[in-house]
Amino acid sequence: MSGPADTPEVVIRVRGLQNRFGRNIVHEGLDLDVYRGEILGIVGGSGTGKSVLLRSITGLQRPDAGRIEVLGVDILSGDERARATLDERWGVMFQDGALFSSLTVRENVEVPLRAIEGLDPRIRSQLADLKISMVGLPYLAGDSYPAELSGGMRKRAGLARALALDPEIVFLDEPTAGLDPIGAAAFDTLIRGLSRSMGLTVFLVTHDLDTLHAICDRVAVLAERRVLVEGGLRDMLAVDHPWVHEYFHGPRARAVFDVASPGGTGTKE
Ligand SMILES: Nc1ncnc2c1ncn2[C@@H]1O[C@H](COP(=O)(O)OP(=O)(O)OP(=O)(O)O)[C@@H](O)[C@H]1O
Repeated sequence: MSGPADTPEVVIRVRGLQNRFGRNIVHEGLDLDVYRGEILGIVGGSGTGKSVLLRSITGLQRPDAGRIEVLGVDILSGDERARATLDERWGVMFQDGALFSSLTVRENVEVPLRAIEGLDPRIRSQLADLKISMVGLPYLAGDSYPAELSGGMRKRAGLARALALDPEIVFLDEPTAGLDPIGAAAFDTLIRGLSRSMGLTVFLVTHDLDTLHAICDRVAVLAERRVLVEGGLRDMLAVDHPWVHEYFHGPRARAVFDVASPGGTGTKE
């Protein structure tokens, strides 16, 4: 349920997160809110813990301390039944698609659907085909094995699998990495279209400035072991921190955000 008008619903709430590997403290006192229906871009230098944050929220990495609530479920409470209900409410797409190489694309997309008890195998297969067409793959791609697809098609197949159960939240780890600019732009358009049409919340780890500009509603910057700053792109331009300034004002950023030109808005439309 949404809160009162103008109060966006928080679907992911992270408080006081701590993650360490031996002496390497990755997160310390990290707080983050993600709102329903938004596309949130997670950025930060290499090794700042973007993937560890994604893994912590999705239960793949047990943090050392902190509290994580997803869709109202306290995922660190130890209540496995409550946590398992989330498997149908979120989908995760890893960088390389993480598809099973011995299964066809259709069979890969069917994997999460197997959790639905009593589902007729023919319906399951049709549902998988629906997701495959939803992500813009040709119908026949369902019969292909991952190795027979291009990198961009594999990513789409990974997204189809993440969307198999009509999740409320989808986690994407660098979805456009390794794609050519045209393929990356098409993937951005796909994610934005799906988010808007399905009301999907998107948690998106990226280094891609084009993606941030084209589709993200908000950005959270990881630095100094926490979310240093979060907000719209315009807010990022005003942040006085060396990494944030370099990232959002560097030559690549200027090319994307047009901040150098007098008419530049620095924000997406
Ligand atoms: N399983 C692990 N064991 C030990 N150290 C780990 C483990 N997973 C991550 N780390 C460390 O945690 C830190 C953060 O890693 P993470 O992969 O989250 O960074 P990232 O921000 O996603 O980086 P990149 O942008 O390069 O992908 C790194 O120093 C990494 O070496």
